Amino acid sequence: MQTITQTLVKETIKKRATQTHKGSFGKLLIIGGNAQFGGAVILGSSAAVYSGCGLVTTATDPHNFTSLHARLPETMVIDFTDKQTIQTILKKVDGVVIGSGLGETPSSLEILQFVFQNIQANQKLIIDGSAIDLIATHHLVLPQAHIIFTPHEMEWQRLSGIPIKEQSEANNHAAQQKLNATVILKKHHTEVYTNHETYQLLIGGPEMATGGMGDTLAGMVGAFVTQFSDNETKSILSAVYLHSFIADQVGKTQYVVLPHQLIKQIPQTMAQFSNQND
Ligand SMILES: NC(=O)C1=CN([C@@H]2O[C@H](COP(=O)(O)OP(=O)(O)OC[C@H]3O[C@@H](n4cnc5c(N)ncnc54)[C@H](O)[C@@H]3O)[C@@H](O)[C@H]2O)[C@@H](O)CC1
Ligand SMILES: Nc1ncnc2c1ncn2[C@@H]1O[C@H](COP(=O)(O)OP(=O)(O)O)[C@@H](O)[C@H]1O
Ligand SMILES: [Mg+2]
Repeated sequence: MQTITQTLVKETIKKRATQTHKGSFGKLLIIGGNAQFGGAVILGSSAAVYSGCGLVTTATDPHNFTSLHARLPETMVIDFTDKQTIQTILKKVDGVVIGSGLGETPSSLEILQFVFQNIQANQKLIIDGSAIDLIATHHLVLPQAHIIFTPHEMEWQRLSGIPIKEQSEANNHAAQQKLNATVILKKHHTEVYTNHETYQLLIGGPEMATGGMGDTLAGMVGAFVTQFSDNETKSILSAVYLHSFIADQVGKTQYVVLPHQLIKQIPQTMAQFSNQND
């Protein structure tokens, strides 16, 4: 198992070229947040915007429109049951994050299946939270796309069938191969399984054990793979590292790190890493 290092992050977060515009830094559609879990999609969308994604559209339950816009005017917002608009936006984006706070109702399932039917093979698809459970429960067939799963250990148990106690590197690797997707297995010392290699994160700690921390990571991963699209694995590993790196920094003086506090630190921490390239 390889360790995820700071060097990877420095290599990924390059100085921005001057002759660029918002279209140069990735377009992302984030789908999630039912009436109960609006916070999840607010955090994921905020994390994506603060990670530098050029254009973020959020598809969510209309209950969340006002709170989302009040906290994050930078995102565009649509009703997650509006299939026609989702289809139009799907044609324009580089990637989709689906599942954070999506819920597991028949309507949630319909949205997920609609995205599976319309996603294109060259697009990134980050599958988090409820979407992972929906796939496990309904035995959904995965579409052709660059798929990245972000399960915690319980979600991985449901998706892979491997009980938490038996989630060894060999067992996880075999399940990842079957899925033919990247798997970010979230836990203390998160592991990342790609088609070629397994990586382990050695930073991060229990100051991160609070609701919304994984929703935040999903948004960061979405922003990184669409913005730094030349090396997908490095982008994924860098987002995973940065997330816990910031938590550890903030956690030096705080007992618990709130996801929205972590998100606020993303732009300046990214600048620190990109300046180290000089
Ligand atoms: N503010 C919000 O709107 C929030 C919405 N959330 C959404 O709520 C939905 C359900 O997700 P949950 O994860 O809460 O529910 P789950 O039922 O999938 O999993 C949570 C339970 O799994 C167990 N578990 C075992 N190992 C674990 C590990 N390594 N990490 C985390 N849990 C582990 C714990 O007992 C934990 O209570 C998702 O769609 C999620 O995105 C959550 O992210 C919480 C915050
Ligand atoms: N004790 C811990 N040590 C290190 N990282 C942790 C710890 N507890 C939680 N985390 C991290 O916090 C995030 C939690 O994700 P998740 O359980 O999906 O949260 P949520 O769904 O509530 O947003 C993961 O990135 C996980 O690795
Ligand atoms: Mg989660």
